[in-house]
Amino acid sequence: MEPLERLEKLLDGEQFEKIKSIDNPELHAFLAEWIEWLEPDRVFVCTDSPEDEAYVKWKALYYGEEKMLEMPNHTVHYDNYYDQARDKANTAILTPGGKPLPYLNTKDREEGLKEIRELMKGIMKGKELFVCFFVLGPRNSIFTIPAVQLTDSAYVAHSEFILYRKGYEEFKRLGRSARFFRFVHSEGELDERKTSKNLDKRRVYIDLEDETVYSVNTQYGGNTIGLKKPAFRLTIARAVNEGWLSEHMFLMRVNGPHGRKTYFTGAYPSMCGKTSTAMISWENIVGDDLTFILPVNGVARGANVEKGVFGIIQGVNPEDDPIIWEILHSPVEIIFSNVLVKDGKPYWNDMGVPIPDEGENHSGKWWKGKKDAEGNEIPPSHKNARFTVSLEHFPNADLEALESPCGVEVGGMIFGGRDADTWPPVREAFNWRHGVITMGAALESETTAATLGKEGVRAFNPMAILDFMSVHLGDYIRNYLDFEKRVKKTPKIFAVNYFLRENGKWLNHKLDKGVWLKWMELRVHGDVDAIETPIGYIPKYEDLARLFREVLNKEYTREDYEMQFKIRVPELLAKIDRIEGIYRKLDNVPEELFQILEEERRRLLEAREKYGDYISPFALEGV
Ligand SMILES: Nc1nc2c(ncn2[C@@H]2O[C@H](COP(=O)(O)OP(=O)(O)OP(=O)(O)O)[C@@H](O)[C@H]2O)c(=O)[nH]1
Ligand SMILES: O=C([O-])CC(=O)C(=O)O
Ligand SMILES: [Mn+2]
Repeated sequence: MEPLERLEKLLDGEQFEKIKSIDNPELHAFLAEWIEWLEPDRVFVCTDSPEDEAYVKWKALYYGEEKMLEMPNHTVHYDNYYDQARDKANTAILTPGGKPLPYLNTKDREEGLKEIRELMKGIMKGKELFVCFFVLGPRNSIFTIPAVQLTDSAYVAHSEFILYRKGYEEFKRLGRSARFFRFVHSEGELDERKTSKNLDKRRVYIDLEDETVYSVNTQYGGNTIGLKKPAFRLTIARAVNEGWLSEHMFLMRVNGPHGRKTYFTGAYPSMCGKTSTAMISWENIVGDDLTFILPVNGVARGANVEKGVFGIIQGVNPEDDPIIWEILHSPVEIIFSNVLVKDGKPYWNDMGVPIPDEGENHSGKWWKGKKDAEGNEIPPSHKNARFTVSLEHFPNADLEALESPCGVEVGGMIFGGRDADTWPPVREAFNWRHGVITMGAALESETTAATLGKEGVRAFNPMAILDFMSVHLGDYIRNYLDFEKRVKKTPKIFAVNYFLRENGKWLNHKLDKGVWLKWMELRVHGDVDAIETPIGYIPKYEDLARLFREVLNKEYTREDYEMQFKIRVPELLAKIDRIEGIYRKLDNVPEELFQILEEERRRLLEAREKYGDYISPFALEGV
């Protein structure tokens, strides 16, 4: 039987008409196959109409996956206590014969597809399946990638309506020419709290060949929201094949002197400051997690893949995050996940105001001092508790840049991570290749609660992207280096480190990043001088002192500067050894990477000869 005929049998009249209006046999075949396989009781097809979106939101409440809070348009969703972060161990890239790729979990494609199909057979019996259409990137633009999501979680579909642009009309417009992504998700059986129960059968499998991601027995957004991290694996592979960049980066506007607008992207691993940076209240946010960068007429142009924020709520407080705080306390549409709720109000860790010592949270009924099965005390909210909200509600969003079909020119690209003792707070690369290798490819960061597993362990995390990598790391880096040939002028590359510690104390305040951004903006336009060091250019004290006064109204002492910006030669050399060791073990790494690391090592050794292990920036000034 033809797919459309099969669909006519599976769907009721109104839903069938919605599908029929899209002239795409490949889509029809995919839908027929999976709806037959998943065996839902009902299927709802979402068009771009406000009624269909409202239907999904209503169903999230009706099925109990979300609960209403006191404030209008606010809801709360809980994930299972053991389903609070991305599950790296059970996420795999399907490759022919299970061909290994460095640092990635791979699995034989045939075997993986068989396993996931078995896990999903009839899994939606008694449930409603939502078929949703969205696009990655702005609609009808050079960035647009259409995607279809199948899910039995109204919470997942609801999150996607907040986070992505609607795509039903785009599917209709593109018809047979749509090169679309597919996502098949089932939360599986739920417990009485409406959280996924069969976590031992949790799987996220990525099939690059069919550009399809399967996700089962989990609800946590990072595993389930198809267009977010599942899609990211697919876009990385496309980008490397096609010669552009798909990155784990925020996109923001930094406002320079005389109304100058300069756009920056920034790649930091999960929970390492992308949202906090893009949300600096005097600058403008375009995106906080995923950016596409395309060479367009010789210019690197960036666009946010999303249109909303799935942000970390822990630590959001009125002082450091005034705008997010304001938004979270206004009646715009927000899903809170895994927070503490008491009398219809949400609370979270370190929110800077007193919070109740009992209520409901990600562990169920909660009281202060409650312990989990492992004997760990349960905090009020999970460290990876999040909020989901559309960027249109942000007074500081640059909505023009967000919707620009050609994106915005990228002036600077920043890399950073949780690094207690090696990198200075900010520095600029000598050139593209120096930045790509010593800042991007050499990135290391301490692990966080954004993934299941131990926290605080220093881990190799090139371009902050390792969790999402889907191709050979060598090919990915080669594509990055080659990007230089595709543009007339490359963005400047910078590295930041917000997490320097000395004797257990942070060396910087959370808002200091606002100063580093202003300095980088000036550097993009050649407006300030800098000090040349073995590892790149660093700011001069005078410039920072002035910017600290202007931006934060703070005195910045010479002592603070010297402590923060000293060149830590032993740590830097040890890092080069580690990074070189890692890449030496891999095949297919561009030879250039080793040359660039070697040049950096040589500069550090020479500097050590002259100045010793720890070099004051003042010693290098004017040299
Ligand atoms: N010490 C310190 N902590 C910071 C700083 N900036 C951000 N943080 C903390 O880092 C954590 C996460 O930051 P986010 O900006 O939400 O992380 P993200 O990079 O957007 O992460 P994902 O959404 O997981 O990709 C929060 O707990 C912040 O409090 C900083 O400058 N200093
Ligand atoms: O994908 C998620 O779970 C949230 C996120 O941004 C990350 O972990 O990088
Ligand atoms: Mn992220």
